[in-house]
Amino acid sequence: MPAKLSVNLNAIAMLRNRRDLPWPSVTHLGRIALGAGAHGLTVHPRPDQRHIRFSDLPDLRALIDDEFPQAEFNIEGYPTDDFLALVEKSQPNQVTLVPDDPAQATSDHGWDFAKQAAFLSPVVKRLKKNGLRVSLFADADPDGVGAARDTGADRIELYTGPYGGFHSDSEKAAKELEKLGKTADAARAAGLGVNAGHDLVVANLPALSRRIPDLAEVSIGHGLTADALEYGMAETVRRFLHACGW
Ligand SMILES: CC(=O)[C@@H](O)[C@H](O)COP(=O)(O)O
Ligand SMILES: NCC(=O)COP(=O)(O)O
Repeated sequence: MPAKLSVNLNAIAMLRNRRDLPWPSVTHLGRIALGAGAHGLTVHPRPDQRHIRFSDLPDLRALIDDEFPQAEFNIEGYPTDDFLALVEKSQPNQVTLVPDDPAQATSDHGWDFAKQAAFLSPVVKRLKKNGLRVSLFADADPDGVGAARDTGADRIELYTGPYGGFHSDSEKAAKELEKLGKTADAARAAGLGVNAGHDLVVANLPALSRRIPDLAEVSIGHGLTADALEYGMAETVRRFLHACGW
């Protein structure tokens, strides 16, 4: 089975937050994504709420419950007490723990599992006790997988930023892909499921899926939102021209 697609709504939220207006609506764009066949929605609420606001979560929860009960809700973030309380209230299907500093512009590395296992293990236990699947953001490093498994997590999410970053250098991208593939091989052998995300786009997904055929889920925001703008621009301009009277 191909990887499930979870649409990350952070970029939509960032655009919405430029104005004190309700558009673009994070919930409605989530509805369009799920209506088009996406398997789930991802949000990454950060402590300063510069993208997703905490108040978006009940609306997204209701969207899934009322209109798309089969869809997967994935919440990503650093496990502060506030984040854990938010997650427990929102009851997503999956929580992806990410080692982000609040000042970070975007996620740019996975956990150091050997060093951070003692911190992660009780958090994973708490979330799993609440019935949530737990995934841990991971660099392309097969040596970290054993310690990731020992935390009790269900999956890792491969950080694909370096792979996506080499979009114009196919040799470097191929090397990154092999590192991701070896990490996925180690995860599979350890009994962990494998997700992937960050800077994935239409052009780099097929090779990733070929190298990791059992990839469970990809979460995609930035590149997917960029394409939505590009492929939606012409129709939108036609609508505005019509509204102008042309
Ligand atoms: C963990 C991860 O790679 C994504 O959640 C990424 O951080 C997207 O978040 P932003 O869109 O807020 O950068
Ligand atoms: N977990 C990765 C994610 O949700 C989206 O990352 P990006 O596509 O916005 O880089």
